[in-house]
Amino acid sequence: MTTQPNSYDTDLDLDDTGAEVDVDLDDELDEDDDAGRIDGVDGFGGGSGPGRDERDAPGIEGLELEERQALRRVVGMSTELADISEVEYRKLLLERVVLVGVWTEGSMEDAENSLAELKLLAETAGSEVLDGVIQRRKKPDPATFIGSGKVADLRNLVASLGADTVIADGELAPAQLRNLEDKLKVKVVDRTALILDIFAQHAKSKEGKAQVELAQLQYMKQRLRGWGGNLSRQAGGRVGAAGGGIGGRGPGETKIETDRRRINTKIAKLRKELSALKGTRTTMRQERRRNSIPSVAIAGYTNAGKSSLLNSITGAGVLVEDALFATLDPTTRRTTTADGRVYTFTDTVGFVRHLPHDIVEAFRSTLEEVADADLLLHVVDGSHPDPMAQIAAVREVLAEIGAADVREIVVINKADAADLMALAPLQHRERNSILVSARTGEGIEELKRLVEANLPRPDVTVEALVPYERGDLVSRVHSEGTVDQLEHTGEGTLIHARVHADLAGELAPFEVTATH
Ligand SMILES: Nc1nc2c(ncn2[C@@H]2O[C@H](COP(=O)(O)OP(=O)(O)OP(=O)(O)O)[C@@H](O)[C@H]2O)c(=O)[nH]1
Repeated sequence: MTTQPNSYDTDLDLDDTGAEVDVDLDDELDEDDDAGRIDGVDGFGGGSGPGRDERDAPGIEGLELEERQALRRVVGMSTELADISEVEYRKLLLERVVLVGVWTEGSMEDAENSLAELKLLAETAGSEVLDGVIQRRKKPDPATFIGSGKVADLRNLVASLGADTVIADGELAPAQLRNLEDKLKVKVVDRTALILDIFAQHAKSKEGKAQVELAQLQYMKQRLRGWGGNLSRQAGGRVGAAGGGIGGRGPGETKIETDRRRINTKIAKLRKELSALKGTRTTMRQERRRNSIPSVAIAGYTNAGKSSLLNSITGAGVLVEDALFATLDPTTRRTTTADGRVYTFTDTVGFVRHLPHDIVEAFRSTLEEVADADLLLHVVDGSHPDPMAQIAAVREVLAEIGAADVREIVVINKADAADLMALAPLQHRERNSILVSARTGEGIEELKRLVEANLPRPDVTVEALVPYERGDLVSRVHSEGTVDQLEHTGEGTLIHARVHADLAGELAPFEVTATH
């Protein structure tokens, strides 16, 4: 499947009781390796990473975890000092991860898809995924996410593979994170932290960066106790135990309070910064409204092809990457309808299942572009195994940001790579949908026509005789309204058109007749 080059088919082995399930990614990963791909080294999924030969070069591969960590610290200071090659240095920076998920509901395919997506996310963040484990449970274990027996298995797996990080497919409570780290003896990261990490790598604008930082701080704040405990334990004393006993304030806790205060101050500062930036954005939107320039927002699941679609519709050079969340900062492009009316297209941040609330909150001002749009192009990857689940995930976020009522066209993209038969139910369910391929251009012209037909129409009919020195007004009628008739007379341009109310006001002095 071309749209998910990094995905794999997981074989789930049900054990005798049918209660626990392991997903062994080893075979598939070996195949991937043969293709010569180390994502995150030379571009995500571009196939441009070093091949097997380079990977097999003697060096850091054979090192024990502690040695790798020690070396990483040294190379942190200087590559020359550690006397290793550039390739090895980069490899060293790749985190070697094992994924762990809990399958509580839905079908086995859902669980597989979710872990496959986590693998893509991890690779986007620059990690090397070594293996993945899913456990079938009624609900995640409150203490350790997966059951205690599974934790022991995972510990062995992590040790045998020389992994240095475990990524959990879910949001871990601080205690779960701490307990897992204690037992697994490696860093544990949850899905939310992973997404935040990708966002941090991709944010470019001032606003994007501030939004990510805000989300990260909020995430950290909630987990301060857990991490503080960990840190103080490493420093030799358990919070509230060795320090001051029950109810006592250990040194760790004091530090937590200081950290919390610092984080709160930083959060307040970022909020202020963001609201100033939001002011600029609102002014721009108001300006657009004043000129009644219709806006189309492109939203959709990450990697669905939003940027590619923007490029193929408007011919703009927007970054297209086979990576999740390549677009974090909205890009707006102006374009014109066949009859010359100007309208804008805005590409927005990609959506993903269980998009953490902190992120939605932090990105609210960006996402409001969608809520404020006249039309929404909801892009879906038609070649994905479960496009309906992607649509549902996107709509959940749209509802949260108050964009549920925006007129929507579902754009089923990647028609060139999709199984068209499998898409029939989706097309049937989504009546206002269109099948396109941003890659081949198939359906793009039809999509443009559909967009134009769905744009708000200027609603005031005017007939005006505009003197030649007011050519600016005639140009505006062309770009903001629709011209029905135009005639050059001895006294000026006689124009019969439909325009928005503001422009009608400016044309009023020259009006011949006007009908509302
Ligand atoms: N086969 C096929 N691939 C496509 C098509 N459109 C986009 N892609 C590929 O899908 C990947 C993602 O495309 P983008 O346009 O970056 O997707 P996006 O939705 O903007 O992604 P994010 O910004 O990461 O959320 C790239 O590898 C594109 O080349 C298409 O019509 N057919």
